[in-house]
Amino acid sequence: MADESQKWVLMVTAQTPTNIAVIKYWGKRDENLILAINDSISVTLDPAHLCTTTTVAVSPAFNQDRMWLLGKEISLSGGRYQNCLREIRARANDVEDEKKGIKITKKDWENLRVHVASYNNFPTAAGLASSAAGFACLVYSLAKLMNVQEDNGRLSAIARQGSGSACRSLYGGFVKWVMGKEENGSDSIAVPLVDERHWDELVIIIAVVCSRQKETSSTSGMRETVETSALIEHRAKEVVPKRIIQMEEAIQKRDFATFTHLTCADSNQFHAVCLDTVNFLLNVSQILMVCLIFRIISCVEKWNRSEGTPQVAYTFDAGPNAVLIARNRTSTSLLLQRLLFHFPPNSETDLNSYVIGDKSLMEDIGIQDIKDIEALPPPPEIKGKVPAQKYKGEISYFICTRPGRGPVLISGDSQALLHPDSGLPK
Ligand SMILES: Nc1ncnc2c1ncn2[C@@H]1O[C@H](COP(=O)(O)OP(=O)(O)OP(=O)(O)O)[C@@H](O)[C@H]1O
Ligand SMILES: C[C@@](O)(CCOP(=O)(O)OP(=O)(O)O)CC(=O)O
Repeated sequence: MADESQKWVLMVTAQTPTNIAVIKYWGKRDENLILAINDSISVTLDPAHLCTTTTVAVSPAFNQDRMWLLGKEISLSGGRYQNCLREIRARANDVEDEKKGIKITKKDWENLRVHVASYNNFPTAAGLASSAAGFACLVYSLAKLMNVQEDNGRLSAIARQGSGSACRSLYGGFVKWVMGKEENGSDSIAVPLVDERHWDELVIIIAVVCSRQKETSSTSGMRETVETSALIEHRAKEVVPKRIIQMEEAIQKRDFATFTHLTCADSNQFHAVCLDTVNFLLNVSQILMVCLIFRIISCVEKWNRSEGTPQVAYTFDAGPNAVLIARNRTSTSLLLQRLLFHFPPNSETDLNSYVIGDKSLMEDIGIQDIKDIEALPPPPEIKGKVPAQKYKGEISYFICTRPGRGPVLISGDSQALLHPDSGLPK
């Protein structure tokens, strides 16, 4: 290793997307290794709109592993962080940076400590899979820093030990998490199905209902489901295996009707097993959220039915945020008009922050200010049954996005979150 008195800092920055499951993971067969009771399939979201950026640094000057999340120091002592750090360190290799005169041998890594800084460009712990992008980015960036020579599939098995859904964020496009059979989890990995260019007509709109932190974590929610629900076994053993085969075929063939049917059915069944969970008590604010979920579902289902062929699929995770996947740009325009008609912003809301992400969709429908939203006609499928009341201000904002690519390295130090001289947050 280079002379410790030099106090050099070596850094890597990476960006990793989040993902949303269309066939859900819900339930573990091993809590520590994070092994699922069924396979799952997700779509990776465009990191331009939802991603984690993580910088990892190593220096002989660091005396402990430290991490800052969104600028605030957090503890790395939790089992999930420790498992990821241990597994990556065990695979570290020699690293040489000739320009900086740094040479780290495989053995040195045992004694070197790391600093980690991470930032999510979307709300954390609010049901938008921050743990997925976060742990995938942690593992990916550490693997690059430590010159780990394993492919993303092997890295996914490490990210999985941080958060199950994180393993699917190691690839772009549509991704399957194979639950695996081995007790040590070695075959429980993510497998890319198709990349993000395969079905590039799809457009995704996320209705963010509440960006506050959730009340029940997915981790404890699914534990209670496995312990108390009689339905979950039927779902994992009978329903999901068939759906996985059908979903893979629908994705390969870009068969939107089958894709929609499976995605909506699986989201609904996920809600059904939650309702079948003892202790799944709803407080008043959660009941209001459930009502909102049903309003969104009803708006989508009425439209799909009136068109004869599905135009949009819906899916929800462990919170009220709706993820709506539209078949193409034309149906996205029609969807956005419907969403804005039913869920207009409060009059004081700035339209620029009400629809974020790919704003060109707003240009497509000619909406420039709130008056244009107020002037939207009722969608034809509700003619004669126009609701007396619109749900003004019930959605915080919409994110317009699309299927996206997997993790990437960011070159240069300008986007790094740690200072190149001190290795402390910028
Ligand atoms: N950028 C990040 N780097 C490392 N860990 C992160 C990062 N962002 C979030 N996490 C971890 O994930 C936890 C949040 O996970 P949680 O499952 O509660 O929420 P979520 O992933 O946003 O929602 P859901 O899983 O329901 O979609 C945080 O408390 C933190 O431990
Ligand atoms: C509903 C889900 O989003 C559940 C995600 O659960 P997590 O991956 O957050 O849970 P842990 O493995 O305990 O960290 C469905 C899914 O993403 O497949």
